[in-house]
Amino acid sequence: MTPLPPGYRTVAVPHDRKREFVAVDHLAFAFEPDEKTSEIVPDQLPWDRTAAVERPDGTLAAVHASYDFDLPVPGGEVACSGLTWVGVRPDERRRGLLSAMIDFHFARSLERGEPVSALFAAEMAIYGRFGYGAAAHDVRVKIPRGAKLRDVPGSESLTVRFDSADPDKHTDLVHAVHVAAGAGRPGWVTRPTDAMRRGRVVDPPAWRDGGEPLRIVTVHDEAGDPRAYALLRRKETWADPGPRYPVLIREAVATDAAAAHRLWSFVLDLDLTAEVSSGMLPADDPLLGLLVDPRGAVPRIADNIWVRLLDLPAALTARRYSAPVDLVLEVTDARLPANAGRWRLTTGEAGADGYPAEVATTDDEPDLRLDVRELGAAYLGGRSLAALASAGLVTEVTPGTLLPAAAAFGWPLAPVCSWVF
Ligand SMILES: CC(=O)SCCNC(=O)CCNC(=O)[C@H](O)C(C)(C)COP(=O)(O)OP(=O)(O)OC[C@H]1O[C@@H](n2cnc3c(N)ncnc32)[C@H](O)[C@@H]1OP(=O)(O)O
Repeated sequence: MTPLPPGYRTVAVPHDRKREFVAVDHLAFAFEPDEKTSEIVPDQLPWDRTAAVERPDGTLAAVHASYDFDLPVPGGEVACSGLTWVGVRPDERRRGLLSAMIDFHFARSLERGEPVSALFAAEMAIYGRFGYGAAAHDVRVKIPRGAKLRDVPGSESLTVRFDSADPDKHTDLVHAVHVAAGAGRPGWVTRPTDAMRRGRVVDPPAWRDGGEPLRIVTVHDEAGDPRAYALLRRKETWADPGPRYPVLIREAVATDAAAAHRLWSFVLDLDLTAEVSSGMLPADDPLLGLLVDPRGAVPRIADNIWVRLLDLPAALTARRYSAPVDLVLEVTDARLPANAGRWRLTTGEAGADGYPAEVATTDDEPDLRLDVRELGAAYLGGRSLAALASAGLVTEVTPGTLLPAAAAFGWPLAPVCSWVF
């Protein structure tokens, strides 16, 4: 456990200390929402899961919170503590406050029966040391207006509506399509509370950055049911050759190929625009398969959700595997020693959702040696153990065991979380 400076202590933060709590994050993240923004954006913090480090004088030096998520994993889901709002006052940095909060967060998550924690990292260098592994990538593409798409049968019969985004009207639609579109995709955390669902659709003027108010494109089938949406804004931009508006997408999802085709055909052909920025997409998003000229789309690939296994056997048995495997993993875990040691992972008979596994401690010789951070990276099936081994991050002790292990841990759908929490 990381000791706090003398006189400092970790405390739970109830709702009536909200002002103090958010003030620390305003100092840490260098922002201050105006009154109107605070009115419009719902309070999404889970006040039974907020905590802080208090100074001897009772003021707060550092804060964090966690969401209660069901994290989709290959073939199932697992209870997950979604770490968020981590902030340390600039004048309290590098004194071990985050390290102490992480110990507290791990202990509380384990007490609540959450075998896994996940987060989005503000900076790449922060969380690896605590055993989090970057478990997914997202792709953001910039696509020129008018980019052609391959045909998809049924797309033509779908209808498109274009409206100003209205939280009262669109929150439920967005949530329903989001849930349906991500079914079966590891990492696809859906927004568990009304406040979080509404928070995805709200549009305080301060967020517009010179663009229009948030709009929503929805795609409907013949019965009128929604099958896709894009939350987006255009930004009025005139140049010598004429209008060059960018289209900036907050989130675009579709439940099926025809709906994806209809959605993107519409978004890629808006008048006055020159380029569409896609927002975060999974690496295997249908858009990337639909583009006739993917070379014309400029991609940016970045780390997406990070995963930390807190209770190794519970986490590894919560997911399914793509192939049968019988494997001894030798795991190091400096922060949670209960995870360290040798674990035999043995798959059973395959079901429709993949191979289930049993995990037990063993004294047998290891096949693979790795840190819990790499196990977190491979956990959602999107980062190959073989690729991690090629970078020297996983060691194959028993020759011939790496590729079967990598095949078993891999998953056909690329993991991603479509929003930052
Ligand atoms: C899930 C989320 O909420 S992500 C948001 C994280 N928050 C932010 O980025 C806001 C701005 N930054 C901060 O509030 C703080 O600087 C934090 C939270 C990043 C770090 O808090 P600190 O209390 O300074 O961390 P702490 O002192 O425990 O540092 C532990 C180790 O991590 C290292 N470290 C901490 N932050 C960083 C960083 N941003 N980059 C590189 N190394 C870092 C420290 O140097 C230290 O290393 P050492 O053990 O080798 O000495």
